[in-house]
Amino acid sequence: MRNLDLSLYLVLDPGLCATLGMVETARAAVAGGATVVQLRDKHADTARMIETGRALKVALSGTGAVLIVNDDVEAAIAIGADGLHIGQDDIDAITARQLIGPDMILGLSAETAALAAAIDPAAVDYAGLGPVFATATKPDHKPALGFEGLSRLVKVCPVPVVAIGGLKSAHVGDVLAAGADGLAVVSAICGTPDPQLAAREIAENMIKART
Ligand SMILES: Cc1ncc(COP(=O)(O)OP(=O)(O)O)c(N)n1
Ligand SMILES: Cc1nc(C(=O)O)sc1CCOP(=O)(O)O
Ligand SMILES: [Mg+2]
Repeated sequence: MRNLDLSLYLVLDPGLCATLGMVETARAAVAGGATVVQLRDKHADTARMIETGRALKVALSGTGAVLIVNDDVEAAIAIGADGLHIGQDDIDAITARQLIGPDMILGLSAETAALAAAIDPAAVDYAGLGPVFATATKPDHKPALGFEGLSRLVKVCPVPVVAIGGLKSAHVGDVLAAGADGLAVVSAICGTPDPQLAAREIAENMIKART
């Protein structure tokens, strides 16, 4: 697996990206400093995921940003995406790893310390831990962890971590202080009039917080 920079992980949402569209939103966010882009469209079938994913792959080509596909293994493989993200209610991590092969990135969500500790680093490359805060973007989210809860999960998690759920630019310092490697956001970028500017503000806060 290539070096994975989880610093600023954009999760796309077709509704929140309606003005620019997912591809242009991703392009702008990467220009502003997003290091990972996840295609997440909970209502798309595999054919639509593949169509959007292929357009995203072209848009991100040469930028250094990594393309991850949420949930849909078949689409991730057909797109030739860099990786797949699954949750606890999706296909299990060992089966996912067998299907995607050794080279694709595999991310797994965990919402409790027990689930974070149980992650198998032989199959999984990074964890999405959350939600840090309640969020309207994922109405079926689990109870919010807060930064203390996030820190507890990070401590037992055997793989690099991206924190998710209700995170904004102002939270970068707290996310890093909790031990996460980066933050994943939807509405903090997709739901703004200028995704490039929104991404740049988060990326600059990340640089400041690390120095
Ligand atoms: C980076 C990241 N972390 C967590 C999730 C949530 O995955 P999951 O629990 O499978 O929920 P859905 O996103 O599929 O609704 C994620 N997508 N990305
Ligand atoms: C996709 C997703 N997964 C979550 C989890 O807790 O696993 S929270 C979430 C949505 C995050 O959206 P926003 O940045 O707009 O709050
Ligand atoms: Mg899922």
